[in-house]
Amino acid sequence: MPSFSDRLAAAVRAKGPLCVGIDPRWEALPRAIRERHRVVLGADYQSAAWAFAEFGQRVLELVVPYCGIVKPQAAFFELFGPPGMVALQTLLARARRMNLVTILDAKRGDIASTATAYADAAFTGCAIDGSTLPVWDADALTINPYLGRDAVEPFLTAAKKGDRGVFVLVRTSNPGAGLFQDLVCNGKPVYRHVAEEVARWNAPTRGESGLGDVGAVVGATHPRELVELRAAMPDVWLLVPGYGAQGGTAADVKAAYRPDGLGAIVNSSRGVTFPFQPDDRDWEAQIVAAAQKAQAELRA
Ligand SMILES: O=C(O)c1cc(=O)[nH]c(=O)n1[C@@H]1O[C@H](COP(=O)(O)O)[C@@H](O)[C@H]1O
Repeated sequence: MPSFSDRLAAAVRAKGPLCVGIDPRWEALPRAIRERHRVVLGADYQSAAWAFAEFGQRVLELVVPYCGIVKPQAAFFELFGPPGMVALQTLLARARRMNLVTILDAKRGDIASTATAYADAAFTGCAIDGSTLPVWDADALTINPYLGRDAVEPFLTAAKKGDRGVFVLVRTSNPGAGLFQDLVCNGKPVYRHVAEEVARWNAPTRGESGLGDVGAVVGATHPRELVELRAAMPDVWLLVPGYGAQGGTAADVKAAYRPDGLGAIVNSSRGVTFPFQPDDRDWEAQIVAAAQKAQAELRA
């Protein structure tokens, strides 16, 4: 199997840098789907989770001509407990069968011994008597580096073993990102220290495209830092969220690409998957139009 970074490069070459985030919200679902899966609370969230699975799979079918990468956000599925996790697993499996590169957005991070379990869950599954049964089987996972190098290493090891990738939070898209990330120590902001560490972790993993399997998350909402971080991590894939619903524009993310057009994938979740009102009968056409527009804008 080609390395994660080479699979990502192939996806971007084929369909451009758009990554569609799957972040389903019950109240925002098309009314027809909500009614098909009427929720009778008191037992569990089974029917609500089916609604997420149906919506998510339909979104995959609608956006696949326009993007080669999808990023389900685990939180929205966890909200429905075990049935929600089954819906997430179903969606990831479906995306894989459609040859989409999958990024599980769960922002994991813990002491090394626990991080190993998170990493195995994300990628290859638990080894029992020499064999493994994959759980999420994602191509990549988002991780939080706050606990330090030893806590990140299990993710790097597991990714290497399974030809997978990680995206490390470097400069996040939220308005309060600077509270810790901009603190200056040893002459530079914390996010620059993280970026330099990411570049080091990434260097030995570089594939044919020259890019590696250890990526960085850098928000579209901070264009100045995006320019700075592209230069600081020339061989690192950037996952750029914040385009669309959070206000980032195609012009803001331009600096994230390398001259060869690779090096960045740009996520849009609500902007592509919820451009409609729940009562709109043409919700599918609206998703197609939003995906088409995002692909064209980002490719241009
Ligand atoms: O790691 C992420 O994907 C992420 C990092 C970040 O800095 N900001 C950010 O918005 N995200 C995720 O990207 C998605 C953005 O969703 P929209 O704002 O709806 O496009 C959500 O799933 C967030 O959890």
